[in-house]
Amino acid sequence: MSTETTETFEFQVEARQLLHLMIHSIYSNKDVFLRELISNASDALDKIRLAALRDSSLDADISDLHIDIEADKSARTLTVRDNGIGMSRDEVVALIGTIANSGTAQFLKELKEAEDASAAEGLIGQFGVGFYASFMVADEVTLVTRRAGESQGTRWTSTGEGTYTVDTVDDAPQGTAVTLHLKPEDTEDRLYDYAEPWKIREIVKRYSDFITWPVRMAPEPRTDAGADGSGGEGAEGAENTDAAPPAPETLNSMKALWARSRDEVTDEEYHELYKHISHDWQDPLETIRLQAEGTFEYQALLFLPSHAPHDLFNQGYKRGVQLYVKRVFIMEDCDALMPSYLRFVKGVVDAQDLSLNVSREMLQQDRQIQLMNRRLAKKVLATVKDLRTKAPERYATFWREFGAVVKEGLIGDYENRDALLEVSSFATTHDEEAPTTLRQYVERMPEGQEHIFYLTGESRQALENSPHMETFRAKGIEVLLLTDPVDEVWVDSVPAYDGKQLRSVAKGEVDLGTEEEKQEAEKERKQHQEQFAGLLTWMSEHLKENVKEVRLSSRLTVSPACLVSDTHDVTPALESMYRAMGQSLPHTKRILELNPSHALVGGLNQAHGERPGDDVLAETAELLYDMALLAEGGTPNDPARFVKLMADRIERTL
Ligand SMILES: Nc1ncnc2c1ncn2[C@@H]1O[C@H](COP(=O)(O)OP(=O)(O)OP(=O)(O)O)[C@@H](O)[C@H]1O
Repeated sequence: MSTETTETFEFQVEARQLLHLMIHSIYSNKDVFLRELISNASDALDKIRLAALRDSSLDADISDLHIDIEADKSARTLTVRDNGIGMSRDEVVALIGTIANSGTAQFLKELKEAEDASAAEGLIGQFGVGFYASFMVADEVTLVTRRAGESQGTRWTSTGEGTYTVDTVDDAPQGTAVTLHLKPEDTEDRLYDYAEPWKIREIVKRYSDFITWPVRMAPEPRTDAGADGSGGEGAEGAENTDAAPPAPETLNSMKALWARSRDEVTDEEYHELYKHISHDWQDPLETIRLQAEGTFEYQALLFLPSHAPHDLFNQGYKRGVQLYVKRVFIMEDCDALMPSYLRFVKGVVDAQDLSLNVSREMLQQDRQIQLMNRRLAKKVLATVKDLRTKAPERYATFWREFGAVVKEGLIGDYENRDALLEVSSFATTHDEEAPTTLRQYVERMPEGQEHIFYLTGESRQALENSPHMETFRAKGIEVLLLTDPVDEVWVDSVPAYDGKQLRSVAKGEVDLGTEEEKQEAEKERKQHQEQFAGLLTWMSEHLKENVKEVRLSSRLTVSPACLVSDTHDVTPALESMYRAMGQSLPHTKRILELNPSHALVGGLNQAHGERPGDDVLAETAELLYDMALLAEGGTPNDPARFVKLMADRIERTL
């Protein structure tokens, strides 16, 4: 029965590309293949313990969960065996033959574009390649697995080149065994002899010491091979008698890092735990520890990654840290423990007083969990604040990678608003390169400036050239340039910082300068108002489909016209964001502002005084409106008509 069921499959395209990379090994540190296998085995053990706990009818043996490493020097094989959850035949095909991670396709594209080896290595370091890392050190890999509760097992074999075979096996033990047929040693290429016990010990100690399951090494086979190593009872260090087989050696200390005191653990150990739980191949930016004592006791070990994952803004992004209860792994991505705006934080939370049977739904309701969530969020924000003062470069990396997510917190988390504002930074007209904090902005504010000014939009360049900026530029007043989509939203929910209101330069009236200057400007405005009254009334009427008012501007120095919103109105960008999300908002009309010092506006005013009923002037009024739209990156309502009118005007200049 077993052999007829052999099937040959082709690897999915991305999987094939990734394997090709592994075989031609562009990643120089090949030792990590073992970390990946142990990491998968450890996850499989976590899963079976939990499954057995939740379902007492599951036919699974959880009495002696462990990971065994068996090296055979003469056969040049290395086997990593676990007695965990295992995989069904379908799971083997789905999980091992394809790559589910959506970031991987993107990664492969970038990798192709990366010319030199160091750029490629930098990239590959950002992506976990998991099980496939085995092909860096093996020319053939065989995986035998049986899912707990099922009777038949599955064997998967491949050389990593194009295809793999799958067949059914009758006598597989519960769990998974991965056997690598090792490539010849090539130390120059950092390909070591992975059948050497000392090398295995070294790798396990370095990368997998904290794994909470015993990682054991079977004693080296004597001349009479055939030791299978699965019968041990976990009692290690027993004396050997002639009859008893030598006990396996446990290679890792199994100590939960979060339960150990800070000075007992090296940074490297923390980083390896981070890599295990995050599947990231790069070190984290920062490690955060928290021990809560008292009525609700827990320990947390959190990490800020050094780069944002590709899918951070996707709907289905899995957020949250791992939850343990008294050292027992309970769940991955426990979203109840982290606010959504800190969804990139990875780590472990180990609580003493929760039931092992807690469900996600129960956690969402639990008051203690809510308190924990708030405490963890505060701790993360305090850490970022510290980074900003003590390690500005790392803070800059953090903000570049995660700032757009953290700012989401400004929308809903009132309790942490001040802390969030303290850790945020923004692009500014003050400095092309370095972003500013609000504190620094306020410190630079000249006498007489009362507000913090900002402008939202798509890119720095578009904002810098926007007509709304003209008078601010002319007067040398600093403006924050906000280009993340979330900026459109939070600015409306944060009224002020340090007693200074946040004001969009594209909204409301602008009144800048000292008292004297303001009085002067007011005088001038009154004069202009009289001069232009007829034009403004007429244009307001003529353009009433499009704008709610036409008025004179105090923010323009160069452009003839611009569009502004009322202080509390929804901006066009926000309006289109809501539309994209399927919410219909009534269209908010804006205000057309004219620059009374511009020749075009002056000319139109004069012409209107002389020939009020002239259709050509009506067209010019429309053109002014369309130009204001174009200047802020918008599109005229009727582009063809706009071009026709423009062409007509240009023609007359020839
Ligand atoms: N020893 C194992 N026992 C049970 N399932 C396993 C085992 N090894 C791998 N798997 C399954 O195969 C999947 C793919 O493993 P692989 O190592 O390629 O990726 P991963 O661990 O999910 O992520 P990463 O690529 O970031 O390491 C795992 O998610 C798991 O479901």
